[in-house]
Amino acid sequence: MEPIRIEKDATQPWDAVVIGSGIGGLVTASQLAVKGAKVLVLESYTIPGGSSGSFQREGYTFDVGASMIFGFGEKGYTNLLTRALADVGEHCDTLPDPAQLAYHLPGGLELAVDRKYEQFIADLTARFPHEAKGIRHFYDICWQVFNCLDAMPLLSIEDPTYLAKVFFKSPLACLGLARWLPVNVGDVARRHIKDPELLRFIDIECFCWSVMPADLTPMINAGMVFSDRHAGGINYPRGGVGVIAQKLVKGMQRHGGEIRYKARVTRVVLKDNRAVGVQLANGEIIHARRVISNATRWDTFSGEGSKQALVDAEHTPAAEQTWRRRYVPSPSFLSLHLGVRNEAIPANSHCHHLLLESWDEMESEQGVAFVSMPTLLDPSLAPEGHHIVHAFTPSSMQAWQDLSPATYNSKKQADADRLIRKLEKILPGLSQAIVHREVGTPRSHRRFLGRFQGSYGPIPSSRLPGLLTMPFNRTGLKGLYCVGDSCFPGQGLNAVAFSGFACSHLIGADLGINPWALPN
Ligand SMILES: NC(=O)c1ccc[n+]([C@@H]2O[C@H](COP(=O)([O-])OP(=O)(O)OC[C@H]3O[C@@H](n4cnc5c(N)ncnc54)[C@H](O)[C@@H]3O)[C@@H](O)[C@H]2O)c1
Ligand SMILES: CC(C)=CCC/C(C)=C/C=C/C(C)=C/C=C/C(C)=C/C=C/C=C(C)/C=C/C=C(C)/C=C/C=C(\C)CCC=C(C)C
Repeated sequence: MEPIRIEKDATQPWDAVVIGSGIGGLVTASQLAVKGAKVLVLESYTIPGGSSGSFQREGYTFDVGASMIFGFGEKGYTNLLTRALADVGEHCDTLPDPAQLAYHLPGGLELAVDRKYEQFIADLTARFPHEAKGIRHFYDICWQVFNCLDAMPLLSIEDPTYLAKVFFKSPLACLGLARWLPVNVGDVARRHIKDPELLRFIDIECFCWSVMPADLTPMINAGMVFSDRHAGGINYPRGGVGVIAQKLVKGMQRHGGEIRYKARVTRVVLKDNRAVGVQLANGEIIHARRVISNATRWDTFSGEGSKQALVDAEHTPAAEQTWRRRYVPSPSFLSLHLGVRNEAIPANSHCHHLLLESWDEMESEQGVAFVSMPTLLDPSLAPEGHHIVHAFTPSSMQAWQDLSPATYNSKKQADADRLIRKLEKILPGLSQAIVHREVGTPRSHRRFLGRFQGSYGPIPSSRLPGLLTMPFNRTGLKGLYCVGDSCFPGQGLNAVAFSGFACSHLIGADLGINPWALPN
């Protein structure tokens, strides 16, 4: 894409300032830079990527959070990470994961989701032969949704010009998506599947990425996840997940964009009810024509529980209170970053595992345990003879608040020990093989990621119509946009990458710098 240069106003040197360098913020910034906008990213931490960053310790490269990566395919339009990198002249070398995830579920339900769709269907059908038709119907419907998404350039559906063009280009795909927008997975699953255990399996299939059961999980997102794992597949970036953010930063800088670390924004500067810049913790004021917040909506706007929001209560749009009634923060995580001797990892292990001991514990505090061992794909992430075990389990801020330092520390170690004992079900001898151990709590996630209550992301407070009520990027304040997982379509790297494409397209339309033609 040829950059289109915009005229600069000397009093407003930046066309856009982006608060936060999560994948949502970086995709917005890099896409705007490619369009020719002068962009500045302000990141409060010392590295880019937010929950998709990586950090180094004693020869290990640990992923902060994200570990199972969608959107790295080579074909179609849903490979948004591949596309975001390519647009700024970058590429991530990726390692294909032969299975998305190995489930270890109650009642001896053991299943690894094979990269090959037909193999996955055969494996699930072998366990539930009486549901052969239902299984096929349900997952085939997910493909229909995915095929609609994959058939058209994914940009901002807030821009009527884009909607008209994309409808003209792919009318059936648009109508297909419009049909699935208000639908949740549970309704579709129950239409085709009757076996209660299989319906619980569909619940955990949703929970492992949406942290919600099927009834509360939007069908569009399920179409994306349940099909992309077989279409583009799950692919791990060589060198760690943080490489994605590092390369987006590099590509953005090559297109004239800039990033500043240790630059915490404390306030969006307003003039006549319009965002005109930001103020940093050191008091510095930076002016920009457009301000984009990659902080969560709870951290961006004032409301109950938001102590230091970027926009004060007086200027917070009423729509944000409606959003807070509809969506609540999901729990945060207790996370373990372990360096272990090789002998603890059985030969031919899968990279990602999920353990659940009782169905009743699916939504409980520290109920589901997730494990990721990226050194099985990329051994260079650990010293020779060692592996990484990155484990996490949902845990809410309430369980960690108001504790004395001593109680907090002993709870942290006791809960970590309990999680390690749970993992020994699939990794016997794990506790004896640990040589490096770091424990993160919801308080650590709040502190290092700047996320409200350390939350993984927003979840519906009640049953909502699919994605219909999820806000887009424009906010009720002129000049201020949101991007990231508290925007349509929600959590997930590929989802926040979409949010970044949409946000940069919308701002591009507002600034008049978008190319006329849709991308190929
Ligand atoms: N695939 C996986 O395994 C997995 C696991 C965990 C998280 N994730 C995904 O990662 C996604 C999060 O992406 P995101 O784009 O929403 O952002 P993010 O929360 O990852 O990053 C936001 C960034 O903004 C910075 N920030 C916040 N407030 C700031 C301020 N006031 N001033 C300066 N900087 C500030 C933070 O330091 C952080 O770097 C989630 O959707 C989640 O699903 C995926
Ligand atoms: C015109 C007319 C008529 C109409 C219109 C309509 C339309 C056009 C519409 C549109 C729509 C759209 C575009 C949409 C989009 C969507 C999307 C992109 C989506 C996406 C999604 C994604 C996702 C959800 C993802 C996710 C993921 C995740 C979250 C992951 C996670 C994971 C984890 C946590 C891991 C764990 C585990 C272990 C380790 C084991």
